[in-house]
Amino acid sequence: MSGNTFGHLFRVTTFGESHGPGLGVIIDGVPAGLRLDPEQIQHDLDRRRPGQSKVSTMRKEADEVEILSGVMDGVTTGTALAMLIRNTDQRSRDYGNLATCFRPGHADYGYFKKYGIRDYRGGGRSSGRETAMRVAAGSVAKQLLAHYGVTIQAYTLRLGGVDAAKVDLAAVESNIVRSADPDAAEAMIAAIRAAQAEMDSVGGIIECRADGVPAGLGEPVFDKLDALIAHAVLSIGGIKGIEFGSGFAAADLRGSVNNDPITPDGFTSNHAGGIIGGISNGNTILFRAAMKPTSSIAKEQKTIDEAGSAVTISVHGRHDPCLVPRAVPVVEAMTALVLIDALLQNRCARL
Ligand SMILES: Cc1cc2nc3c(=O)[nH]c(=O)nc-3n(C[C@H](O)[C@H](O)[C@H](O)COP(=O)(O)O)c2cc1C
Ligand SMILES: C=C(O[C@@H]1CC(C(=O)O)=C[C@@H](OP(=O)(O)O)[C@H]1O)C(=O)O
Repeated sequence: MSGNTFGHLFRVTTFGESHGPGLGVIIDGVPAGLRLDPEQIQHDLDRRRPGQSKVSTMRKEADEVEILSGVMDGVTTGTALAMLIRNTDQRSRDYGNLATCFRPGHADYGYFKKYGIRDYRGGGRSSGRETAMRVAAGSVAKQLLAHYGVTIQAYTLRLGGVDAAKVDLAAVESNIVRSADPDAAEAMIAAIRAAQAEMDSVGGIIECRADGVPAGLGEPVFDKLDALIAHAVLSIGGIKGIEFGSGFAAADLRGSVNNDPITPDGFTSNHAGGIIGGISNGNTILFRAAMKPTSSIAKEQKTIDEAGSAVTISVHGRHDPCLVPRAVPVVEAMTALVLIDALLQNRCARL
């Protein structure tokens, strides 16, 4: 299997399966001299970990991070930074009835066709658990970005058909669905409960903003900044779409409306979402990502087994009835990985 590495100068390689002994990450390219706060890494992992609320999977993992290398006396040394989390609450018996048939909507069928073998216990590497080490690496990236004045925050904009009517950044972490609008949180939770009662699941939309990003990040041809963010965010299991600034709505706007006027005091609007021509323009980078409803549902579904025979399955076990709240820190992490890589690359863009 290839594709376990992401980034160029800030290069992240992850490994590990959901029901194996643990998960790890090695980051190449962390500049020496950063005072790294391990509590910040743990805080981000806690925001993503399973079992964190009454609307998340009931699997209980502490996701305690061990930093194995790359740090001395709390400061990065410039050597490979390695981190590890051990799995403690695998329950592989949940997957006994799925060993030879494919869960609709999950990665089983594609894995089997590609490799001829698959880790049916929790989906192995296709599990959402794989995203834990992205968050650990993203947290290191965020600490570096803070050094350059860049901050990133994601939040739930829509869940189960319920919209956040406002964006209150300070309130996001105070409600369990990470709604940008705390007043909409109860209706979102009710939408999750209603789907669960019917052995079903719901999806939603995550919005992410990066503030303080200097103008000039991103390469103008294949490595456009928006293309790299799209790559990063679409690589998160369950994310199905992404749009920047006015996004798909731009298709119905006139140029005179969609263009962001430039004045001596800066841009007067942000339809571009902070990126034009693949290069950041100094405006807030703003994008939205669509998350599908969780594929693992107890409702009966039609599928086939490895021999090709028709089977009806019901997926039991401990699943998130909605992936959105726990994916919020993952979206932040993937955005941080792209921005720090672009920022480091930009330091050699001209004399
Ligand atoms: C944080 C997180 C948790 C997830 N938890 C589950 C889960 O409990 N059950 C499930 O079926 N999929 C879960 N997923 C989604 C699967 O990883 C994803 O559906 C699978 O890879 C196939 O979807 P894809 O085609 O979008 O990659 C989770 C994803 C994330 C990011
Ligand atoms: C464990 C995590 O999420 C898991 C993602 C997942 C899936 O099918 O993607 C299935 C469930 O795990 P399992 O059934 O293997 O116990 C989730 O709990 C995690 O995010 O840390």
